[in-house]
Amino acid sequence: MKQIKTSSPLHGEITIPGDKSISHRSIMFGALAKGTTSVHHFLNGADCLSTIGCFRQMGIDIQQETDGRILVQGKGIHGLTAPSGTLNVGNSGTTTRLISGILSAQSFTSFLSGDDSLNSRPMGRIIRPLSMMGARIESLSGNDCAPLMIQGQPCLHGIRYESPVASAQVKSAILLAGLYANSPTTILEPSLSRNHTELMLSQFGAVLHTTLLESGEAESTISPCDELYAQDIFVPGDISSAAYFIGAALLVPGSEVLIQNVGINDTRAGILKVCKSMGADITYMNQKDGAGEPTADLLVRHSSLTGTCIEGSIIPTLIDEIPMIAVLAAFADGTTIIRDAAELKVKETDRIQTVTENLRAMGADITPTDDGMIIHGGKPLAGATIHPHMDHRIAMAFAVAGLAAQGETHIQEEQCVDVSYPGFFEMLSGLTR
Ligand SMILES: O=C(O)C1=C[C@@H](OP(=O)(O)O)[C@@H](O)[C@H](O)C1
Ligand SMILES: C=C(OP(=O)(O)O)C(=O)O
Repeated sequence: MKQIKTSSPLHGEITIPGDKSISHRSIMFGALAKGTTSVHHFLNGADCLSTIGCFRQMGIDIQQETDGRILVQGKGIHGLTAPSGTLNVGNSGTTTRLISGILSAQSFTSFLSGDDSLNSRPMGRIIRPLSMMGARIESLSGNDCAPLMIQGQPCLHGIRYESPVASAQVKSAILLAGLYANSPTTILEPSLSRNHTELMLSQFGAVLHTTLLESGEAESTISPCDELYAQDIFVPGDISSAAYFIGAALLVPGSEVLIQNVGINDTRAGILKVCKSMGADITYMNQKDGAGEPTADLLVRHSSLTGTCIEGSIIPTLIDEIPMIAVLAAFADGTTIIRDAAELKVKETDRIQTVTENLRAMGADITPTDDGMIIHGGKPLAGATIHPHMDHRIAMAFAVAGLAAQGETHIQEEQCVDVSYPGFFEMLSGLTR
């Protein structure tokens, strides 16, 4: 159990660990490329280590250098070998869904399974489109969840798929299977989800096009591919992890924190727009454009916040930050309404429920809805015992709430932060010394 007390002002400069989504993809695409891919600022979180473990089990040599870089000895798009046992995807939805696209086209059968949370998340969303491409995937539990058995098929065919959800994991699974298809593959999503796969696969040599339609939908097409080529990948700081430090600096009076080298890709940076609309004082400095993944240093100062409305196409660009945004909303003056975010129900926990349960424990006025929540902010919050239900984002968001609440907060199962942010509590306490 982690004890959090009302905080003195936070001051200092920090560098956030590497982006989780980009780290996963650097290992996967590196494994499928010819040659040695070098990954700088890789996230050594449990989820990304699951991805490394899976590719090692399929014969890929992946080593960490003394300078922290990860070297992936890629064997080409047909170079994976049959794993000797079940692939362990741990707690990681990204690993599961993206790797399924790749495994659908291999010359071997594979089995994959994760922890209890992972094995209860919906996989029908990838099983359906991948099966349309000719893949053979079976949910061994019979309920469209993992464990999965994937019987690789030598020849997949291209499809045009209209996804009911804006999900980068669904999109990426289809695009990765599309590398191996005999004709182009197109996915249409209701609005643009994070586009790291499109940017990085293009860098590795794949031919991909994305069009934003007038309707607000996004259409991505990949051409079949013979070869990918090893790259040097510079992983920016993860904006989803930076979110907790942005939140802490905004909420604790007198704070001023500089967060260096944060990825601010438009398809991920919704939280910055929302904070601005709530009255946050955040200055962008030192903006750079690294291979399509822009970064900036963010100077964040304590601010008085007001409620806002968050809905529509911005939702996929901040989906993982909603627990932190809900905490900000509870401290803000006025009402915050979050809509169109039913995807929260199928993350590591049902985050509508876990946010509601824990904000209520602290005394906040929150009403859960079918696709979001309504928060009447501005009531003083009191420290409480927080139950993250092993969800890293809940543990971190409520650690920040504890800094701004009166009295002590106790975060149970605090080790779950290692999924995306080993060292989180040490970095947080370092800013109040
Ligand atoms: O593609 C990715 O790296 C991710 C996509 C998102 O999930 P969905 O695609 O299911 O929305 C996000 O919640 C997850 O943390 C990482
Ligand atoms: C939902 C998340 O990750 P994943 O889907 O990869 O488990 C997350 O990190 O908040």
